[in-house]
Amino acid sequence: MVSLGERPPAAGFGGDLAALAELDEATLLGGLRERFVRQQVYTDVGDILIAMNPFQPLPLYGREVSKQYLCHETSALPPHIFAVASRAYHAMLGHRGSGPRSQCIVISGESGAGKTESTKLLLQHIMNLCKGNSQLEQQILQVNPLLEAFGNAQTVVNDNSSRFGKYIQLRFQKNTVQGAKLSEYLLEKSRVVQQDAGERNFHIFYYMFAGLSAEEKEMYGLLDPSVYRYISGRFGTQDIAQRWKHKYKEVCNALDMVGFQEQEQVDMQAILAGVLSLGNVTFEPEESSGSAKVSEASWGWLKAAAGQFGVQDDELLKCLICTMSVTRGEQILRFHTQQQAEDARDSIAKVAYGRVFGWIVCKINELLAENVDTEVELGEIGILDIFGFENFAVNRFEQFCINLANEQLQHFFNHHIFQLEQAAYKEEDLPWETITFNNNEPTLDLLLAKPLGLLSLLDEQSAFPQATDKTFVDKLNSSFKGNSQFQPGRGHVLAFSIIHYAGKVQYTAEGFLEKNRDTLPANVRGLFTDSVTPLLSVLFKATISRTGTLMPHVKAKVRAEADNKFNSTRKQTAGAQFRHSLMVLMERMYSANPHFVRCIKPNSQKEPGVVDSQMVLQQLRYNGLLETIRIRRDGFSWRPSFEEFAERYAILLFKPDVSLTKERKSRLFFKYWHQEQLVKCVEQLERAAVIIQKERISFPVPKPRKRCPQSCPHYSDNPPQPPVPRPRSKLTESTPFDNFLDPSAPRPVLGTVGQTRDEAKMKELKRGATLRWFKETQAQKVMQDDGAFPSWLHGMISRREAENLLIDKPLGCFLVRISQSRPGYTLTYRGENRCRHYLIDMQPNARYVILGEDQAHASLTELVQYHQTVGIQPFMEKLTVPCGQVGEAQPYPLLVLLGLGYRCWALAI
Ligand SMILES: Nc1ncnc2c1ncn2[C@@H]1O[C@H](COP(=O)(O)OP(=O)(O)OP(=O)(O)O)[C@@H](O)[C@H]1O
Repeated sequence: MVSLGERPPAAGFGGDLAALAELDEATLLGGLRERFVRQQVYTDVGDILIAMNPFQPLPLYGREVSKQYLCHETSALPPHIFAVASRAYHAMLGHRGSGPRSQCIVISGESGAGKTESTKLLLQHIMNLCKGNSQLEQQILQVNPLLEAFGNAQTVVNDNSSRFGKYIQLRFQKNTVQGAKLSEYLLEKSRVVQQDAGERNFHIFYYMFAGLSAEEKEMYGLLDPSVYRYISGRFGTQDIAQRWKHKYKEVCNALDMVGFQEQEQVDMQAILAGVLSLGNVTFEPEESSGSAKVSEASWGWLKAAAGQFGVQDDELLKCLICTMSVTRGEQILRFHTQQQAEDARDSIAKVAYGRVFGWIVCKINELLAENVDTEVELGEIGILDIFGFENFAVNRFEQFCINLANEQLQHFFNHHIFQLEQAAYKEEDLPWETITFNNNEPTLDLLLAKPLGLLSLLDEQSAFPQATDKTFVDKLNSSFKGNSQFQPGRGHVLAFSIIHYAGKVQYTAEGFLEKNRDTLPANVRGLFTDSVTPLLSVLFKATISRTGTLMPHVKAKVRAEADNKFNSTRKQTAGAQFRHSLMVLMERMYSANPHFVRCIKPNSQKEPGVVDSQMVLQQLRYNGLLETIRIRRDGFSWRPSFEEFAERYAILLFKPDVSLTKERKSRLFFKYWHQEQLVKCVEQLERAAVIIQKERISFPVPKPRKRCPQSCPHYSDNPPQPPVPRPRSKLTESTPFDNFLDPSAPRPVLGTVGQTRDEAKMKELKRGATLRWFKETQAQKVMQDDGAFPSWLHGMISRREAENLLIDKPLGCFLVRISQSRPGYTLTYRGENRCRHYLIDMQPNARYVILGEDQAHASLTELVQYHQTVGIQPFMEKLTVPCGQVGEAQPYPLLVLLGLGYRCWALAI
C-alpha cells in the first residue's frame, strides 16, 4: 500500500520556498539574502528554480556535483540548475510519472541576471546525462563560444550580453542526443555601426585584432584597431587583449570542431574586415549639386572595403552614392544626399554582418542536424535563452522588440503557473481561493493586436514613403489615448512610454521606421551575389524566410518564386518578422512541458556577495514570486488525467493522503513533490518484482521500466562506490587486451580462429582501402621535413601489438596506429594500470580530434603535442614519450619499415 505524504527534506529556507507557511516580502528577501551570502545561489519554489547571479566562480559545477544530479530523483538534493536539467531529461524519457514528452526550459531574467550562463550549465549537464555519441555532444557544447563571439557584446549592464535570442532544440532518440537545432531571434544589427557610451561592438571584431598574427592581418588588410570608426576608441588594455587573444583561439577551435571549412573561415573574416573598412568611408556634399561624394581622405577605405568584399570599387561606390531604378525600360539614377549615403553605408555593413551571423546559425544547424532512425520517435528538450528585459537611458527599436519578447515570456509563465492551474480547479469545482497575479495581457494587446496594436501601426506607417518617426508617434498618441498601458512623451520629445510587466520604459521613436523597414540599399544584392568571395555570394543569393532566417540552400526555383513574391508584395518588415518568429516559438513552447528558471540579478555593480535589496525586491515583485510561492504551496501542480495515471501506476495499491491529494471528475490533483514519490514507489516495487522473479517464484511481474542509472546515489541496491572515472563508451575502444597488465587475467584468443572466408576477405578489403586512404590523403601530411614519419606513428598494427609494445614502457608512453577497419587513427598510450585506446576523428574540414575531446588540431603532430601538456578526458592522463619503432622487437609490420621513409612503405603496399 502506497501512502503519499509530507514534502521532501530541504524545505523552507533550507531550499524550497513553497514549504513556508507564512511569508511576506521582507522574510523572503531576508531568507534569499542569507542563502546568497552562504553561496547558496539556487532556491526552489516547488518545481520552479530561482537562480541568483553570484558574479563569481563557485565550486558548484564540477564533475562530482554533476554526478549527484544524474538521476531523476533530485528532491533530496539542494536546489540546483543541474536538477532542472535532470528533471527535463527524465521527463522527456517518461521516467517522471507521465509519458515521454517534449520538454522546454524557459530561462528569464533581466540583462546580466545569468540566463546565458544557466543555459551553458543546462547543456553541459544534459550532455552528461546522455553520454553516448560524444563527438556530437562536444560539437553541441562548442556552439556556445561561437554564438557568443558573433552575437554577444559588452553593454553597460553586462560585459557579455546576448544581443540576440536563441532557442536550442536538442533532439533525442531513446536517451541519446542525435542532433540539435538552433533558432535565433533578432540580432541587434545596429550595434555593428553604432554603440552607446560604455558599450562595444560584437566581440568577434576585438577577438580578431587580438588573435590574428601580423601576416594574417596583412592578408585581410587590417590596420591598427584604433583607426576603425565602428570600434574606435574601444580597444582594450594589454590584459584584456590577452583575454581576447585566448577567446579568438577558442572561436577558431569551435569553428573547426563544429566543422566549418578553412576557406569559409577565411571568407568570413575577410567580410568582417570589409565591414570595418566600409565604416571608415565618409562623404561630403558636391559643391555644385549638393549630392554626396566620397571624401578625398577616405577613398583608400572604399578601395579596401571593395577588395575585402571581392567586388569592384566603382560598383560599391554606386551603391553608396546613388539609387538606380528602371522605369518603363529606362534607367533612372537618383543621387544620394550625404545623409542618405551614410545610411546606405551603415545599412550595407549591418546587412553583411547580419547575414554572416545568419549563415553561422544555418551552418551549425546543417552540421548538427540529427541523423536518425526514422522508426524510433524523437524526444526533444528546448532551452530558451532570450535577451533579458532592458530599460536603458535611451531605449530604441531594439529594446522595444526585446521587451516585447519578455512580455510574451511572462505571459507564458503566467499562463502555466496561474491561469491553467486555477482554471482546472474551477472546472473541477475544487474549493479554491483565487490567487491574483499581474496579468500582462493588456500590454500584449497594446503591442500585438491586429490591426490596431503598436506593431501593426508601425507597419502601416512604414509602408507610407512619406511617413516619419513623428507621424508614427502622432498616430500612437491618437490611437492609444486613454490606454492605461501607454503614455505619450512629455514636452516635444519624440518618445512614448509603455507600462511593461517589469516597469515603465520610455522609448525614443527616432529610427523606428527606418529600422522596421530594414531596407537593403538598391543594387547591393546584385553587387554581392557577383562577388568573387564565394561566401559573400552565397549570403546574398540566400532567401530570407518569414521569420527572418537565412536560407542559403533553397533551390533556384523556390528562390525565384520567393523573389517574385518579394518584388510583387511588400517586403516583410523587421517587426513583422519578429512577430512571426515569436509566434512560431510560442507554438513550440506551448506544445512542450515547461520548466522555469527565474534568474535574479543581485546588484548592478556585478559585485560578488552584494545584495541590493531594492533591486532584488523589484525583480521578485515583477516576477510575481510571492504569488508563485502561494500557488505552489496551496495548489496542486501535478494534475494527471485518470487515464494517464492508470496507465503508469496500475501496479500500485494506492492510498493517497486525502489532505494532500484530490480526486475529481476527470483528473487527480497532486502536490508537486508527489510525482517523485510515486516514481520512487514504482521503482521499489519493480525492483522487488525483479528479485522475486530471479528467485523463480512464480508471480505476475510488471515489465521493468528504465530507472536511475547505477551511478545514482538513490539506487538503493547500489552500495556507495568510490569515485571511479567513468570510461567513455564508444570513445575509447574497449579491448579484450585491456587487462594485460594483470598477469592473472585470461589471455584472449587471437587470429583468424572462427573467421569465415568471406569475413577474412572483407577484412582484407577494408585493410586495403584504409592503406590506400593513408597513402593518398595522409602520408604527405604526416611525413616530417626529413621525409621520415614521426617515431610514434606505427602503421597498421593491432591493439594487441600496440599493447605489447607499451607493456614495459613508462606511464604516458604513446603511439598512433592506423585503424584496421576504417580510414582513421587510434591513439594508444600506457595509462595508470592499463593501456588506453582513443579513436581519432577526422573532421570533414581535415582537422583531427580525439573523440570526446573539445580541441581540434590541424595535424596529428599538433594533436600529440597538445596532449603532452593537456590531459585526455576523463582520466586526464598526459602523453609523455613516444613509443619509438627502431630497435623494437619484430615483427611489427609496415611502418616499422618507415625508418626507410614513405617511398619504401608505399612500395610495400
Ligand atoms: N552561475 C554563475 N556563476 C558565476 N558567474 C555567473 C553565473 N551566472 C552569471 N554569472 C556572471 O554574470 C555575467 C552575466 O551573466 P549572463 O551573461 O548569463 O547574463 P544574461 O542574463 O544572459 O544577460 P543578457 O540578457 O544581457 O544576455 C556572466 O558573464 C558571469 O560573469
